[in-house]
Amino acid sequence: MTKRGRFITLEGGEGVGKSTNMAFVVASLEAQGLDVVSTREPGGTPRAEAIRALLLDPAPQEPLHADAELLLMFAARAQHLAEKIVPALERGAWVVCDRFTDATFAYQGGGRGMSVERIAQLEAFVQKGLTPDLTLLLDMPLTAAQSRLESRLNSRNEQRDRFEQERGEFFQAVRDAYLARASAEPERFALINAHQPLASVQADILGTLAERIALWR
Ligand SMILES: Nc1ncnc2c1ncn2[C@@H]1O[C@H](COP(=O)(O)OP(=O)(O)O)[C@@H](O)[C@H]1O
Ligand SMILES: Cc1cn([C@H]2C[C@H](O)[C@@H](COP(=O)(O)OP(=O)(O)O)O2)c(=O)[nH]c1=O
Repeated sequence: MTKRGRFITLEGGEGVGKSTNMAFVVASLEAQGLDVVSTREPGGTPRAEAIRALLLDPAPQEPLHADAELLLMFAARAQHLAEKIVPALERGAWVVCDRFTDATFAYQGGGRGMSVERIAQLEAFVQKGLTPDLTLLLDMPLTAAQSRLESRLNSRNEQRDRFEQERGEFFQAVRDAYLARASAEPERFALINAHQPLASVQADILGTLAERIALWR
């Protein structure tokens, strides 16, 4: 592929403010006159969203095998890349994606304890070298993020999905895996302290975007 646009991902555990800040990142790039495609994983196209529904459904009558979970994440990603992300980047659009493969390393690798080598093999097979240009990792302590998540679930009267039903140790492992990836790849990741008032989080995000985009010019 000839990649002409830029690929930005947002990552972080549950309740850190990813959805809130996705909208902010998209709006700030659009305000600079850029053609922006906003999307999410798992999902982003009709077929990939159908796979998302399978992944998030708590369906207690049949557990989802960890291998099936991992393969479904990459199946959704293959579809999303082929139908949406790659065409957008080729046309010169900027793609902003709510979660991508770092989430697989964090949740399936860290949370579920699956082999990181196996995940890396699938990453190479599905992505063929395509990786984000910038990953904003929203990070905050677990207890504070959990209470944000609870207030969101209560205010919208939502049920917990299959991942949101996991225990504290799972989310601690997810957070640790994200932080380890961020320190291993500081040139791609920007670590954002999400445990601040929203205006401060967004000021940090704006500063990071300005800094990184200047390096790409
Ligand atoms: N910096 C912040 N300070 C306080 N509350 C926040 C902040 N960012 C987001 N929230 C609130 O926390 C809840 C979870 O945020 P959300 O963006 O839905 O998180 P996520 O998508 O990461 O689960 C929402 O009710 C949101 O309004
Ligand atoms: C992309 C991706 C998401 N997930 C999980 C994380 C989330 O719990 C869930 C759905 O993502 P998302 O809708 O971003 O969750 P939330 O907004 O509630 O934080 O899928 C993985 O386990 N692996 C992956 O590769």
